[in-house]
Amino acid sequence: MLEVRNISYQIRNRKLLDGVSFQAKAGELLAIVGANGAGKSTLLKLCTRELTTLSGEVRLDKKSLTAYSDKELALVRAVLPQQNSVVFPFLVSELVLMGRYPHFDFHPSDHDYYVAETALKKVGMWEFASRVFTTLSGGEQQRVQLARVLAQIWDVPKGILFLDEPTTGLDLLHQHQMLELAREFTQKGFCAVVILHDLNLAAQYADQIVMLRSGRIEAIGRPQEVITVETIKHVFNLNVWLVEHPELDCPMVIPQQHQFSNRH
Ligand SMILES: Nc1ncnc2c1ncn2[C@@H]1O[C@H](COP(=O)(O)OP(=O)(O)OP(=O)(O)O)[C@@H](O)[C@H]1O
Repeated sequence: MLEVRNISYQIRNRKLLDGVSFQAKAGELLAIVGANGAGKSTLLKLCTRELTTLSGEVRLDKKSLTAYSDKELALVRAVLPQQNSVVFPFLVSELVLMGRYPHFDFHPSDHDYYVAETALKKVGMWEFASRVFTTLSGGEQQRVQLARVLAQIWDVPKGILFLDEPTTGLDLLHQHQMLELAREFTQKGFCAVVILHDLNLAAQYADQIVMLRSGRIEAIGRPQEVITVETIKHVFNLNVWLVEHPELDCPMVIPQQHQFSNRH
C-alpha cells in the first residue's frame, strides 16, 4: 500500500533524512518512533506530499505519489497533522464536514452530512457538534480533528491514514481509543502510519515499527524486534527495563530511575 524507496531530504546543507526505505501493507498499523528531531514529521510529510523528495520515491498503491492529482490523493489518504492550525471560529460540525470536501463539488449531500455525523459520534464528540471549535479543550479539538480525518476516507474502499502524534493532549482512555480507532480502520483493509512518542503505545498497537535516529532507520520490524534495551539506549540515550505486557505479546518499557536522580 505504501512503499518508501530510499528517500533522502535535505535543507540547506543539513540532511534531515538519509536513505530511508520501508513498506506498509494494507491492514497494517506502522508506527514511526525516534527522539525529538530524528526526522519523523519530515518523513511523514514526504509520504503525504506536503514535501517533495530530493531523491528516492514514495508509492501509494503501486503508483508514484507524484502521479496523483490533488483530488485523487485526497480520496486515498487523510492526514492528521501535528499542529492544529484552526483559527477561524468554525463550528465543530462544519470542521468535520470539511473532511468531505474531496467528495462534493458545491453542496454536501445527505450522505456527506451522515458521514460527518457518524465520524463525530465515533470519536465521542457528537454532543459538541454545535460548539465553536476554538472553544474546545486541546484533547477535544484533537478528537474532532480525528473525526474530520476519518470522515475524509470513511467510505473509500482502501486508503491510508497518516497521524502525526495523534495522542498529544489526550487522556489515557482517549489515547487508547484513538489508536483503537486507527486499528479499526486497518481491519477494514486500510493502512495507518502513526508517529508516536510513547513506546508502550507503539508496542501495543503497531504491527511494524520504524525507529529513526538522526534521519536514518535504526531498526525496523515487529515491536519485539525493534523495542530492545540496546536500540532504546542508542536512539534515546536511555537505560530501560523491558517487561512483558501482562495481556499482549509485546514488551513494555520502564525507564531505569537511577539515571535521573539519586532518590533510590
Ligand atoms: N524547514 C526547516 N528548516 C530547518 N530545519 C528543519 C526544518 N524542518 C525541520 N528541520 C529540522 O529537521 C529535524 C527533523 O525535524 P522533524 O520535525 O522531522 O523531527 P521529529 O522527529 O518529528 O521531531 P519531534 O519529535 O520533536 O516532533 C529537526 O532537527 C528540525 O529542527
